[in-house]
Amino acid sequence: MGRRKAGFRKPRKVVQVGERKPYNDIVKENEKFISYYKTQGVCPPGQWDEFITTLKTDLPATFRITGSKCEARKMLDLVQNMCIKECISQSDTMEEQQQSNIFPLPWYPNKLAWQMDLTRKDIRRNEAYYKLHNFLISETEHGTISRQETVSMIPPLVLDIKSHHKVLDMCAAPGSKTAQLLELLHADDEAIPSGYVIANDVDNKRCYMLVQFDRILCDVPCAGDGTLRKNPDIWMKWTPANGINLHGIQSRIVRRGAELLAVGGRLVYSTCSLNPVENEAVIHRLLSETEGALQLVDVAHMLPGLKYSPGLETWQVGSRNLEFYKTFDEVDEKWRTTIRPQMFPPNPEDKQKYNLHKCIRILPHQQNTGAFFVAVLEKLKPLHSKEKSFKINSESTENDDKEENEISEEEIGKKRENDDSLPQNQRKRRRKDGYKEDPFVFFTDKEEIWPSIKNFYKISDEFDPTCLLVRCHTGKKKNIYMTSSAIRDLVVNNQGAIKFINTGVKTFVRSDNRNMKECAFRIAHDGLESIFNDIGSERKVTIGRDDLITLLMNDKPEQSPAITSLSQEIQDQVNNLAPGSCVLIYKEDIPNGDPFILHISGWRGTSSLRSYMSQHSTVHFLRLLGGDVSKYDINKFKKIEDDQEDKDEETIGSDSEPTNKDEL
Ligand SMILES: C[S@@+](CC[C@H](N)C(=O)[O-])C[C@H]1O[C@@H](n2cnc3c(N)ncnc32)[C@H](O)[C@@H]1O
Repeated sequence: MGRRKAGFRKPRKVVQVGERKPYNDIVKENEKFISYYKTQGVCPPGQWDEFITTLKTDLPATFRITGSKCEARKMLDLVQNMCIKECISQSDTMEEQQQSNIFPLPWYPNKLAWQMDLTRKDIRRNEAYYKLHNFLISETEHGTISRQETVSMIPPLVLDIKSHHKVLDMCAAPGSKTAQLLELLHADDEAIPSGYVIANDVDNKRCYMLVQFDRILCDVPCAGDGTLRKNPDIWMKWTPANGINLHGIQSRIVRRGAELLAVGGRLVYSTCSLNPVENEAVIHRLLSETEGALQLVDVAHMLPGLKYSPGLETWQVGSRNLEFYKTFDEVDEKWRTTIRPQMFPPNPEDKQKYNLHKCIRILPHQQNTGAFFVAVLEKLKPLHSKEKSFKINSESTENDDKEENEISEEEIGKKRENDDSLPQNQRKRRRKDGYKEDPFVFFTDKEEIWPSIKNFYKISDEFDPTCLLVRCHTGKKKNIYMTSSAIRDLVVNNQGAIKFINTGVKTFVRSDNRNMKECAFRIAHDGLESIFNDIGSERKVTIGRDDLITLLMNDKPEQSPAITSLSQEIQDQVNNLAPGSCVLIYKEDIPNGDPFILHISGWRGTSSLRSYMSQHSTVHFLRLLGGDVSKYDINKFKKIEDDQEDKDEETIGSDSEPTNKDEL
């Protein structure tokens, strides 16, 4: 529910050991990388030069239009008209014009994903594209576009999500795919879907689940050499040991996912790594250890026009010194704690059993993207006969009702110590307690502030206030969030055992305005869509295009247009409306299509009317309505020049003595 915020804290800062080189100084060479991947045959020999040349170039900019509702369709028109024009017409030379192409990705439904033949740096640093840059920034802030990388859009798409699915994102932070999963769950235009997305990450340890998920995404931690175009410093750090060190954790995460998956459910495993040890080897190990409970699925029909290579069916495992082994028996004794038997490919006679060619390998030169690996699996039967309920990261609090397959953290620790698939140095427990989160306090039937809200907004009797929550037990309630009843039950029943960080969409915000005497809460724009149908017509105002543009152009409280300056139609509706928070409804008929409808949070003052949103949202709606956004379209290059001129004038015009600072 809601936009953009997938509910994560900022990832913890990674402490860099040693100095980070400026990107321009990075030498994009690594002999081990070249030798390793030539040996693995990840790219047909005839395409090798193109593959390496592409890897050394910067990644093109891409974005996805979020959602699928009428607003997304209108955004699409805007992208087609505005971005294409800005990209192409701002380029002076024919050569630039040819370069600055922008096109929808053929395999993404409804033209909602776009790629440009411009890098982010081109857009950021080139004055010709300042409008495009402003557009991308403000629409990202509003949440109508997500600047997600092309290949990263694939895993959520091939999960084939329906609105009733219970979806688990196992390695979710920072959350770009989680946001996409949420959108796919909302794709059916239902205000509140019956399914949900749980976004888990290593920092949310202690997850104890009593549900089996219909869809699971395992976008696991990986060596990330598929992101070389975005992270060129990997050129200097890459070694074959990275993949070997990650195989164990990747296998355990996907295995856990497979256990948590309902029979008939779908799991997608993905990495941004080229290494078969992190990719096909993990899938091969999972398939062989689960003995026919899972199978790889061919999803080519879901990705029409996507160019990719089939999964590898044979590979070698390379030591950190680049000694290559075809089977574990050949492995030198000194590597046997790091190179494990499970990392090797199937025997030639077993190839057909695993169908590893159904995995998807995307190479950078195939369509000018990053490299990526995706495997789609379906669960045919329980992994073992006792499969009932599982913990995501396995910690038991109640020993008494322990299932046989539920193991305590202590046992997990022991298991890790004895897990011979793990290198010796990884066979120990990890503990991350993380942050203390505010509680999730759901309203009860007797919530004291609810009657005033219900009465002010004439909320329907059908609405269940126990789906509303605040994040404190005592003190002034500030923000009220809303969840679906399924999420409420999940949180209430598991709060002692799972560490929840965020849930729900902000729907009401305290507003101690003197005009809000009857009710101390205004509607938050974020949650408006979720509660819209339950708000009574008394607090809704239908508004035409000209009036709405006037409101959006004058959205600061001190500029709020007088009600008398608006159309008679608005005056007739607003004259009888008590001051305070309200909903503005805009409707535009579209020939041969569904009408374009906007719901906007508004405020009726004593004698004025205004829209009540962030500036980015205001600019977004102005753009959608074809209003004038020039006052927001700041040319930062021009601004720097103007600022400099102002400074120069000040210096020239100043007859004062130079300060110490000037002298310095
Ligand atoms: C490739 S990133 C995920 C990117 C994310 N899916 C997205 O699209 O924004 C891998 C994530 O795995 C997390 N991780 C590492 N070990 C984990 C574990 N044992 N369980 C869950 N998550 C883990 C890391 O914290 C990291 O956020």
